[in-house]
Amino acid sequence: MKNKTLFKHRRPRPLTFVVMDGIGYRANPEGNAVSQGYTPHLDWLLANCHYTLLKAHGTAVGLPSDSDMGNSEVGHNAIGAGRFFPQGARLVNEAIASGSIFEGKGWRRLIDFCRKHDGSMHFIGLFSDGNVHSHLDHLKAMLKHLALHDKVLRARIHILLDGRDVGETSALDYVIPFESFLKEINRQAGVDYRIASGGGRMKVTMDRYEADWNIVALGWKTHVAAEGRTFGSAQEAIETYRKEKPGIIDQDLPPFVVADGSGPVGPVKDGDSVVFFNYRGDRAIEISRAFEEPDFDKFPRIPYPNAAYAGMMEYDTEAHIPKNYLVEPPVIGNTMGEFLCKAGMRQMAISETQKFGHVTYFWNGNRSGLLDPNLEEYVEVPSDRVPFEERPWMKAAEITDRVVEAIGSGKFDMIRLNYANGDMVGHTGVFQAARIAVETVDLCLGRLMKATQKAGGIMVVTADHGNAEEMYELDKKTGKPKYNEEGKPKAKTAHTLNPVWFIVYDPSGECASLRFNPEIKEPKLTNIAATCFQLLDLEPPELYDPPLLMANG
Ligand SMILES: O=C(O)[C@@H](CO)OP(=O)(O)O
Ligand SMILES: [Mn+2]
Ligand SMILES: [Mn+2]
Repeated sequence: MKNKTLFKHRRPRPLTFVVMDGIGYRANPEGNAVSQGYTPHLDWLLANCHYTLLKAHGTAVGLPSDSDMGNSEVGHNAIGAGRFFPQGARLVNEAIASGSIFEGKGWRRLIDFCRKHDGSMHFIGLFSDGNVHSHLDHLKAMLKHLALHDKVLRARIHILLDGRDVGETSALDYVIPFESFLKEINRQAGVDYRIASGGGRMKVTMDRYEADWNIVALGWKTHVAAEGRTFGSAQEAIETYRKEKPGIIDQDLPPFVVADGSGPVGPVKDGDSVVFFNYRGDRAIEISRAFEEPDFDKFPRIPYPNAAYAGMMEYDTEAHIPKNYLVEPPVIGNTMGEFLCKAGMRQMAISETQKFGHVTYFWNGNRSGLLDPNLEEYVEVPSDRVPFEERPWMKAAEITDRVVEAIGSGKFDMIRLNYANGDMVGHTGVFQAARIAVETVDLCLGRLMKATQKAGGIMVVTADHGNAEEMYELDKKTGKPKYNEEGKPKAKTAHTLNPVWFIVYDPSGECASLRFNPEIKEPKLTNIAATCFQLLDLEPPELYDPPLLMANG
């Protein structure tokens, strides 16, 4: 495993690997919280170190097309596994196109169960075409099949409003056409399919990494018990909430229950079947556990109907969550973590709750838990439970405290960390807060640089995808911001298509004799893993995409 080409002698450790989540590169300063931030450390790194730009979206990371923005799942999977895998979005598309999803035992079991008990079929999931966690087309394809082929008479849909991967107030752009779609299906197939409940994705059901189980408990109350504020339709709920709280964005809309003259239209009852139609796992695991675990104790499930449940995919391939699912997940093996453990490398992974699973679960190919407890330490700093625009510094300083200590301890060969700020605050759409988020990360980079210098190690600074560098919706033709009715730039809460930096900081100066391999014409996130092996003085695994660096001359 010795890499003879890069360094003349063994480098002091550690390699500190920084993911600035959601901090991409974009030249245009307009609505750019990165270029408009005061970032002396980042500026210094860019002026004095080797760096390149990496592609972090679309087909380069295994998404269906180049119009798909990057996201944390594919980003960390790609970084951690050194090559790309067709991701959930693509695998579900293919399973629907070939029809295999409807022949699989996951789907058949749900149909048989609700048919046998004369129950309804429920669909819960993120209701948009954002293609990060889910896609509306998948839901529609399943409903069509259910009505026309399986001839299940009743379906109830529980919609989690997005506004995070799509326009911040775009919910009705999806709800209104979807109601027409349902009407048409009901007419055509003589079925009774309706929207039954919903709410903003940050308020109900889609919590992750156990940051706040109350969110899932509220989802249970809303979708399963059908308890909460009732409205005649989803549209009425959305319009009412917007009127009551001007400026509210979709991801934060409160829960709602749809009711008619005889009460709520769609509680989950004994004999019903339920699909959670998100394919991405982080925000799907908790609700799956609530449906499936017999001795679940995170909140009281009242009621706990005897329902058949399936997730769109197996979300955790190690813990096997959920037990029943519709589409086989990508099998992401031979990850960097596995190889580094085999090479005896001592590793630390750290982030705050909101991104903890990104540097552990996603990094390790959607497997939770340590790979080797003798070599690894995973540290989670508990996140604040507040709207992040109110505390854009989040837990960056606390993470940095731990990493500075770890760098100086001599206990680790590689330390990987994720700063959540650029992304989590970027998603709020609040420009000023996003700028503070970026400045916070920069301040922390300065501390890591000092610690790295003292230890004689190397630091890599990169990101999984962009977000904070593009905080306004842009007109596709002119590239100028779009404006809302008040004449203010329209906030953009989603990730971006922009590239990310890959910076190598080596205070010893030895890396100055290296250069980026010019033969790699389009460097991307998947080239990172092999490059880390180079920087650790190890031979990169052959199956990985090639490393970025080479010796000069
Ligand atoms: O918050 C999330 O779930 C996604 C956006 O849908 O962001 P990220 O991929 O950065 O985790
Ligand atoms: Mn991310
Ligand atoms: Mn994000």
